[in-house]
Amino acid sequence: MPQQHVAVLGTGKIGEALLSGMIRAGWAPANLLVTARRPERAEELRTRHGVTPVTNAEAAKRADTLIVTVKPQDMGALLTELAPHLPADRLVISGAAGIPTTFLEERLPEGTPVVRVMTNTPALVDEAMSVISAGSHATTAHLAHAEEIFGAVGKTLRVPESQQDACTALSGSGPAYFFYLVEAMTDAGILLGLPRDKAHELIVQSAIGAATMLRDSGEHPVKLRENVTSPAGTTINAIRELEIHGVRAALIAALEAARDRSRELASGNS
Ligand SMILES: NC(=O)C1=CN([C@@H]2O[C@H](COP(=O)(O)OP(=O)(O)OC[C@H]3O[C@@H](n4cnc5c(N)ncnc54)[C@H](OP(=O)(O)O)[C@@H]3O)[C@@H](O)[C@H]2O)C=CC1
Ligand SMILES: O=C(O)[C@@H]1CCC=N1
Repeated sequence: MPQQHVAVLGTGKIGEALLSGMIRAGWAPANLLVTARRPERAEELRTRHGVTPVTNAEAAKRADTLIVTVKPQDMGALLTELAPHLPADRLVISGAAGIPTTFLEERLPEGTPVVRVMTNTPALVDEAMSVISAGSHATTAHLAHAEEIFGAVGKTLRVPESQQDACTALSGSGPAYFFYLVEAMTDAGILLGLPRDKAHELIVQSAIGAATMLRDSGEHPVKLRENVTSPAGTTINAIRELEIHGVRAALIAALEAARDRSRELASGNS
């Protein structure tokens, strides 16, 4: 296991999910630095994970790799704070939605290698989907290092940076759509007279079963759905309602809106 110093800057939900996954995967907490805006948050991270809280400037000086997980709107201010302290050979990985690698490259020392990653919250259970793109000074070795880090919390995929906003809409935000669906289907269970806890259990196990089949069966989703849909049966009645209510079109429009918002974040719109 590499024993380089890695710093997570702006350790909130995603930063902590990544940090905890790296520790589960064998990274020594002694080699992990974190930064937080609030001192009580920094102490919480030290107590919970045994990592070392430092200032952003210290992280820039001490870490070989810096992973920046602040909100897109906080990125500019953080980079301004980092830049005077950062040696140009340090790898900077951005986990922020919408922010292009050029945004970081323009604000960091000339030649700084930057990698952009869009992960998702299933990092908490080592089932993340992280998509990875190189900035103009990042080499394949830098990409491989980012894959090693994010591989600790799930699957990784290299994509051209031009696809990052679309990936953010699909997998970055993706878990939220499934949670929303489960919430709505549980409400349907209530309408049909089931207790909430039973409805929840039925839907969650069905989701796990369906997700496992999608991943492991090698079958196309259409075939899997057809196998559930008996002639003159129950499922086709539900599918007809989904089509009447435009659920497919709603999903396409929803993901397009998420992609557009990711693009807007690049221009600093709050
Ligand atoms: N949540 C998600 O599902 C996903 C989020 N992302 C991306 O990850 C990033 C973080 O999101 P998320 O974890 O949800 O957000 P959080 O708000 O939970 O985490 C961001 C953290 O950064 C801290 N922070 C802000 N500015 C500074 C600074 N200058 N120095 C040190 N710490 C700072 C914030 O402090 P404070 O607590 O004081 O505000 C906060 O704790 C975003 O860019 C988002 O686009 C990517 C994929 C999925
Ligand atoms: O909603 C957001 O902006 C972040 C990025 C992807 C998931 N959550």
